[in-house]
Amino acid sequence: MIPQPANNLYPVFLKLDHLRMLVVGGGHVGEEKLNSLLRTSPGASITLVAPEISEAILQMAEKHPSLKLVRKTFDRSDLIEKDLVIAATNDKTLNAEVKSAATESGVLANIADTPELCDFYLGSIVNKGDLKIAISTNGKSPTVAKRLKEVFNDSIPSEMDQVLDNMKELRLRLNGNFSEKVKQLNDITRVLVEDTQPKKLTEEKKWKQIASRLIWLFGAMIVGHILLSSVPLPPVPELWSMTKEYINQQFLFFMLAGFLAQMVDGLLGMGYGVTSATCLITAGVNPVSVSAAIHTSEIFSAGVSGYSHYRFGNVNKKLFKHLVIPGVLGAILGAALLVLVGEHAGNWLMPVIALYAMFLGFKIFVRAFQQNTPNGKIKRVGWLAWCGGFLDSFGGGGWGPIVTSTLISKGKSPRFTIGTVSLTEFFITLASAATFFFTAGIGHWPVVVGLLLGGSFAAPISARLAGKLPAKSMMIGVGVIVMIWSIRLILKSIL
Ligand SMILES: C[C@@]1(CC(=O)O)c2cc3[nH]c(cc4nc(cc5[nH]c(cc(n2)[C@H]1CCC(=O)O)[C@@](C)(CC(=O)O)[C@@H]5CCC(=O)O)C(CC(=O)O)=C4CCC(=O)O)c(CCC(=O)O)c3CC(=O)O
Ligand SMILES: NC(=O)C1=CN([C@@H]2O[C@H](COP(=O)(O)OP(=O)(O)OC[C@H]3O[C@@H](n4cnc5c(N)ncnc54)[C@H](O)[C@@H]3O)[C@@H](O)[C@H]2O)C=CC1
Repeated sequence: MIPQPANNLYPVFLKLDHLRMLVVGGGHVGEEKLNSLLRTSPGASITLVAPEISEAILQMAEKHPSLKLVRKTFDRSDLIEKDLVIAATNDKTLNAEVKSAATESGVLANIADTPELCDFYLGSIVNKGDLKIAISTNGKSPTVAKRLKEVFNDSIPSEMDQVLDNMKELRLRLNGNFSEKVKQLNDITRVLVEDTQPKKLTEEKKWKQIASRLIWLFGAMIVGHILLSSVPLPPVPELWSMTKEYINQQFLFFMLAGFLAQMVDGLLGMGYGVTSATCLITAGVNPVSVSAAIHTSEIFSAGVSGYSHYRFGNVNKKLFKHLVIPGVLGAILGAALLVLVGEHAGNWLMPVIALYAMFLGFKIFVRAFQQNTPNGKIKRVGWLAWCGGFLDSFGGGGWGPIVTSTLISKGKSPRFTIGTVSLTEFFITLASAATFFFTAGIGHWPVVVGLLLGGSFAAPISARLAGKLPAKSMMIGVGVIVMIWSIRLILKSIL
């Protein structure tokens, strides 16, 4: 014996504009069914017969020319040239007659008051762009079907439509035979079904490892550049004494700053800039070098993390386009202004930057308690990106705490927001570093090397610890420390 499933209904998706439909009964239920049909398939060709037709249905017919209303009682001839019928009258016997007439004419029937007589049920419909999900409870509780629809509507991100568009493009572009295509499509979409937390961590670990290797490589490149640019090569002992000059207490402090910043960023997903900026300013580095060094040292890690988010489909292209141009413009302007102001630096620049660091510390602190309140669209994303980019360049950090936090707190899906903001951060960092390079040169290279070295020691450690420490208490801790530290800096520089 073949075991019977609890629910043996078989769902299909009908193209109603290819079919001819009859609705018998023009009261409340007739109206509900018409509503569902026409909302989903506005062009469906439907004939309704009933002696009394409600006002709402009359209005519907004005908007939908494909809906034909006939004021009369039902008879069998109404089924001629029909494919589907819904009986929704308040007369149970008549509804049963509609069913037997339909069966004789080979027309599929839905009898609203008698589920046992139905050839098909209508379902509750979830719709996000091209995505459609139909829900049935096997007739047990249409109300639960309706509630589940609301749950799905809330939990499916609106970016899903973008994902479908991207997949359609990709599907058309893939080469190879059918099974190869299927394999590639399955690989690309694996991220949608993966139990995100644990697997993402291992992926992240892998990318952190690559990131730290690239950071080493970049450090080596800078050292190489400095060595080569002092051609003819100085003899080795001289070179050593020159290098030794830099490996002093201050250099060790730069490394410590890089180490701490990378630990914070690896564990919280933000805060590299503000942590290293606070440390470096404490060490007496001037604000221009602080921001220039932070952005130069960040290029590679930002690139790797942005690319990995892109690869895993965490990027919302539309949001990316809205963020990147204003963000880059803001970053260039912020960097240029800092260099300009820095040259004529009054003593006031330091407390201003420290005040800004305090604000960022506060943002991280608040983030620990923030509930995400989904409230739909966010306007002025461009301005947010511009301010984020500007402040990030001017103050040494803040893109993550400002842009990611704002978008997520306004109810954007965390996965797509973090992915998209990460990818944009690479372009912001690059724009900022390039502006510093062309305006202020690379006099700050010892700071860059220190940060990179310190950061590369921290990267594997923070990757191992990520997810194991309580994120909330860490955000509170980092926020409070940054705030106390900045207040100390402000007091020190004005007293
Ligand atoms: C078998 C089925 C046949 C069919 O109609 O296709 C059927 C049958 C019956 N419905 C009844 C009552 C209600 N139906 C709704 C709502 C919906 N009913 C829908 C489908 C179905 N209803 C099919 C099974 C679907 C499944 O498998 O789950 C939905 C999903 C689709 C749609 O109709 O478009 C739509 C939700 C759309 C949405 O909003 O998403 C509400 C709630 C409300 O309106 O808020 C109530 C009142 C509360 C309650 O009773 O639960 C009664 C009792 C009448 C009486 O007591 O007199 C019967 C007859 C019986 O069960 O005997
Ligand atoms: N499946 C579902 O989702 C639901 C089904 N129901 C069932 O649906 C039935 C109808 O309920 P309502 O629409 O609220 O009733 P209603 O009284 O609002 O409307 C009845 C309609 O049937 C028409 N009618 C009566 N005799 C007719 C005939 N011989 N030929 C053509 N049309 C005729 C009337 O003119 C009227 O337009 C109820 O019996 C109820 O049990 C109720 C709620 C939900």
